[in-house]
Amino acid sequence: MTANSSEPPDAAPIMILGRAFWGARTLISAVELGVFTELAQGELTLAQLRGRLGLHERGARDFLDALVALGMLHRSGGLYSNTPATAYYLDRAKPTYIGDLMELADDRGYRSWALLTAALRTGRAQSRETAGGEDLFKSMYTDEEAMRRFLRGMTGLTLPTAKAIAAAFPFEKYSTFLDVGGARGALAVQLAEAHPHLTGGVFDLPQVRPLFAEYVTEHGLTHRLSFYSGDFLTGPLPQAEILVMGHVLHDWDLETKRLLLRKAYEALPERGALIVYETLIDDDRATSAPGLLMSLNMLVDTQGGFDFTGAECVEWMLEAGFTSPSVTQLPALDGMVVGIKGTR
Ligand SMILES: C[S@@+](CC[C@H](N)C(=O)[O-])C[C@H]1O[C@@H](n2cnc3c(N)ncnc32)[C@H](O)[C@@H]1O
Repeated sequence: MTANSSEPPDAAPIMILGRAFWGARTLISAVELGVFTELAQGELTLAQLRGRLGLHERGARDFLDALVALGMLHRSGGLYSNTPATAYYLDRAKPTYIGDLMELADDRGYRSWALLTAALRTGRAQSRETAGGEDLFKSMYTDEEAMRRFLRGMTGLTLPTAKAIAAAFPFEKYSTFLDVGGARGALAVQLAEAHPHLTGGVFDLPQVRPLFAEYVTEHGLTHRLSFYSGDFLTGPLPQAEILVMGHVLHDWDLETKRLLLRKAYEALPERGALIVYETLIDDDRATSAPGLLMSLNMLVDTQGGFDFTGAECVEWMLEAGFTSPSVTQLPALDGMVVGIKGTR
């Protein structure tokens, strides 16, 4: 065919996206098998890696070279090694490990997303915990192992953002914070480590307390971080100069989002700050695939949850009484919206 207007459009983007789960599954298997953790000890040949990971000869070379082509490994002179990012985030031995997020995608995501079409037709959640109309968290937390896997995954989801928030917000102006729906304490630990003058903690459902205690003890921060149990749907929020809500508002319908923002406003002292962080959708709703797909994830997983733009969050915060909320895109996938009570 000649190069003119009758030339068919490129099919490659469609063909690649339509089977993008191949790449996702390759990465998840690499995490599961410990590829990156093995390579954190040093570069290895194909035969050495095969031996250490217990891989059959047939798929091993394609698997490892696919990881090279996908940008997850380097190969030079027949030796495989981690990239700087996989060495930092996917070595299980490092405190910066986020592989639990990939394992959560495997455990819960694949199954629920297989039912996306049904969710789109019915508007109803499809995950095993929520398909009958249950609250995701209360339903999932009846199974201790499922709860652990989920909360470990949340640490993976939040760690890069937590480091970015610790650097981006003027914490020196405040002395106390509380992470509402703060799970095991991934953000709380990062804030406490980066800002030794801060004390704070996590407010979450009572079932989360032992996992928070384990995580905070591992980081040697029990003297500065506390756990407050409660249900933010039914009770007030504890007080602190800074309240944080990360990946919390997106779990709920608009009415509950507004309720949580009002509760945050009520709990803050004058000049207190609310930090909301989420995988924000761009205001034009046209370019932020991670934010829009996160919103579809809320469709398949929760009863009324959806993600939103920075401008929408600003509008809801203004309604709740906050002063001139501001939106900041952070280096990882999330953005943060900060509102102040009164003027500062
Ligand atoms: C999607 S996770 C986000 C966790 C964490 N903020 C992060 O960004 O990784 C939502 C959190 O809200 C908590 N949560 C859900 N329902 C709650 C409720 N009714 N009261 C208090 N916390 C709740 C969950 O236990 C979970 O830790």
